[in-house]
Amino acid sequence: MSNFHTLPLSPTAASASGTLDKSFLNLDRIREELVQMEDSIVFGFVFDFLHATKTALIERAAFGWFLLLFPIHIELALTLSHCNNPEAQNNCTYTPNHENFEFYSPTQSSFLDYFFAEMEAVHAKVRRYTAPDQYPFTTNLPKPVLPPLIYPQLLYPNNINLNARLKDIYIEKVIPSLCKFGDDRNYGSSATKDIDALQVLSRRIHFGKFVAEAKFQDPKTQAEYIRLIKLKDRAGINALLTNLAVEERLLKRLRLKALIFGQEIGDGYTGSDISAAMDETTWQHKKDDGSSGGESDLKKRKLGGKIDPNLVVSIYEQFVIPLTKEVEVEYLMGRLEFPDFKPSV
Ligand SMILES: C=C(O[C@@H]1C=C(C(=O)O)C=C[C@H]1O)C(=O)O
Repeated sequence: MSNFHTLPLSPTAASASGTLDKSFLNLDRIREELVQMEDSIVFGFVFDFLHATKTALIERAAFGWFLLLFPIHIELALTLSHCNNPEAQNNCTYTPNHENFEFYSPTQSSFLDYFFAEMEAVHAKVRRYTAPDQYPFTTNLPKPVLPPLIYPQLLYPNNINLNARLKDIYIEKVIPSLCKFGDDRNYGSSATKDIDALQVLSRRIHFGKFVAEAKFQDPKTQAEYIRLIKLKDRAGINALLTNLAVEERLLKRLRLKALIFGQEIGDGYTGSDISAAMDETTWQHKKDDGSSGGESDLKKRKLGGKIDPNLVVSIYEQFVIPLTKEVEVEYLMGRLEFPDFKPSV
């Protein structure tokens, strides 16, 4: 099971490691954190296709030795593999009041919601959701039993939480693109992986609040943000905060990561297999004439990749980046309700 990974925002942690200062709202610093999260997410998707059959939790635990080969933040990624059996979406776990799960209170809509409610209730008691980078999927959670940590106030007080949207997109779009229709009855395992995947994706999209505050603090653009906020011009705000160069670099990097993370590193493998088959400026497959943009059929190129890099890129392009920007826009739309707010550490 993954531990919840939060930023070193508590003063104790920060002062001990000296990591937190005003520069935390520096855009480059925040982008570094976003890159770490993309490793977790990409690696997780790849592992959806590694196992021939769904692994029970105990087998997944045995799989832990593999983590020694990867940085600790990849550990989160391993838990991202939802349906390790590509033949099994286990859709009944998302279906409200499905007959397979009559044992629990009928007030919970689906097995996944039930699992979320049970787990997030305990996490709320240990004050997980007082951290400014952690957002629950369940409402009406219990109060913490631990005394509050005094976090630095980097964001104005807000209740922006897009997890309901994220969950719907994950169920309706992401899972069908990773797993075929089917049921292998490993409901607890697949729901566990869904929850870990959704939590990492949730942290990623809600990081948009830190990005938005950092952009708002930029003296070069603050007046324009204020003008657009007063006009309630969401499209104008979205256009101003959009950085296509960053997005393009990110998507190209993701494609390369999906290529590399998905490789069978067998005997005699040479990294040059990838550069031989790929256009290194776009990481798209070379066509037979050597030009870029060939279909991403890793198997045909004998690279043995476990996932189509285009699939990973499209999940980010269609869902992760737009939801992050939506969080940024909503955060900025409420920013002038706290005109005197200044981020403090
Ligand atoms: C996160 C940022 O804001 C926007 C969203 C991005 C994303 O979700 O990856 C990347 C660039 C921007 O269009 C940023 O500027 O880094």
